[in-house]
Amino acid sequence: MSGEFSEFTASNDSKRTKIAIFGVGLIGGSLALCFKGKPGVEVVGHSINVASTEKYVARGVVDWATTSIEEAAMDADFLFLCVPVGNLENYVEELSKLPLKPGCIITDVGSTKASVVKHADKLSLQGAVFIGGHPMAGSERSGVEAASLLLLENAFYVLTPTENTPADAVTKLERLLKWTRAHIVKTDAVQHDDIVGAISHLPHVIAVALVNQVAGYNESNELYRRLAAGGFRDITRIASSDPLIWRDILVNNREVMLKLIREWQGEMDRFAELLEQGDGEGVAEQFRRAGAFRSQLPERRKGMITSLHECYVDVPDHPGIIGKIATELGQAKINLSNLQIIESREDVPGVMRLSFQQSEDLDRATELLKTLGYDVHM
Ligand SMILES: NC(=O)C1=CN([C@@H]2O[C@H](COP(=O)(O)OP(=O)(O)OC[C@H]3O[C@@H](n4cnc5c(N)ncnc54)[C@H](O)[C@@H]3O)[C@@H](O)[C@H]2O)C=CC1
Ligand SMILES: O=C(O)C(=O)Cc1ccc(O)cc1
Repeated sequence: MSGEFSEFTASNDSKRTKIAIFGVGLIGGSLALCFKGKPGVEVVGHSINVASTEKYVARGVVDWATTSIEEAAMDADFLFLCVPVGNLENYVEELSKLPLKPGCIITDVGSTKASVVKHADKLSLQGAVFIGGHPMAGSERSGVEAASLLLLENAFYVLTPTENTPADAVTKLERLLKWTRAHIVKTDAVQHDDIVGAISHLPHVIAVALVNQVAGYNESNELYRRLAAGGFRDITRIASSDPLIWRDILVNNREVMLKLIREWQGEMDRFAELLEQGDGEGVAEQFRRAGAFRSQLPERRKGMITSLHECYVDVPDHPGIIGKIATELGQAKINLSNLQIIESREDVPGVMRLSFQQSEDLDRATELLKTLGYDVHM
């Protein structure tokens, strides 16, 4: 990691910074990887399940792990709640009953913000400060196995402090989050849920409904599934997201979602009307409007609903590895569009980023490299 963050210490009175991660899955594990091994930092994982705590340590994602919420929380400077949205309020409540380190920061990574922020605001946190958070990057995968050091790099990371949140606590959290290399954006929790409902939650609902619609047709004709490659596969990737994570997100954001789904139905009705009237020009106009807005979107960056075809490979830090991997892919006729070593230090394995134009190439490369014994992650 470059020297720009090396001055970081969370508190002035102690060089040790304890970070507790509750729920070391895709997001919790990715955060843990960003913090682990940084100067003076100790990363502790918490799970309700002993086997999971053993797995976190065995995979090297945390320094140590425990099933005791008290042990994880004790003396922690930062407490990250990385469990499903439906469990967040319970966790804040449990923590509020513990003797936490004065001035510590409790934050979460939930995909919805209004309810947890409101709940935390009502509790007496005994000197701790709650700041809502949402790293706006992820994938359809879940579990610590899918965690990656680079998941949040260049993504937006939303924080939702309220008027009661001490400014120095926000600054402290922002400084810690620099290790993620994400871009911090601050907004109000209710506004967050409206926006993220439209740009992330609604697309997930649409993807699932579309796949289920086609799955229905496929019951009488297998050709639907066989021909559904390319675009269909790309735009419905997020339909493979974790059912329980998404149950919680959608139920939690239900009022926003109901409004958005009704408005979506209106959009569909408009299309149906145009087709009923044989109004080809009206249809073309819909595409023109959509194209004009889409062309104004910010440049493609890692983030929500990303469709970059990239994977990351842990590679031992020795010369020749780039050539070796490029040759393996070339021999298998897999078209690689870019290859980059992200981080390479003597004491950590390097991480290589491989980019592909086609998702099929990414799938084949992932399979090949795994067969060859490489640790590949997305
Ligand atoms: N999946 C994604 O792409 C993103 C998810 N989020 C949010 O991050 C949070 C975690 O999601 P992921 O990391 O994707 O899920 P995950 O399934 O990979 O990890 C969830 C973790 O919580 C633990 N957990 C599950 N149920 C629990 C319970 N009842 N009590 C205690 N621990 C429990 C699991 O063992 C696991 O360690 C969610 O609130 C989600 O909304 C935020 C950004 C992106
Ligand atoms: O996989 C994708 O493209 C996503 O959109 C992942 C995602 C899921 C949930 C979030 O709250 C944020 C990002």
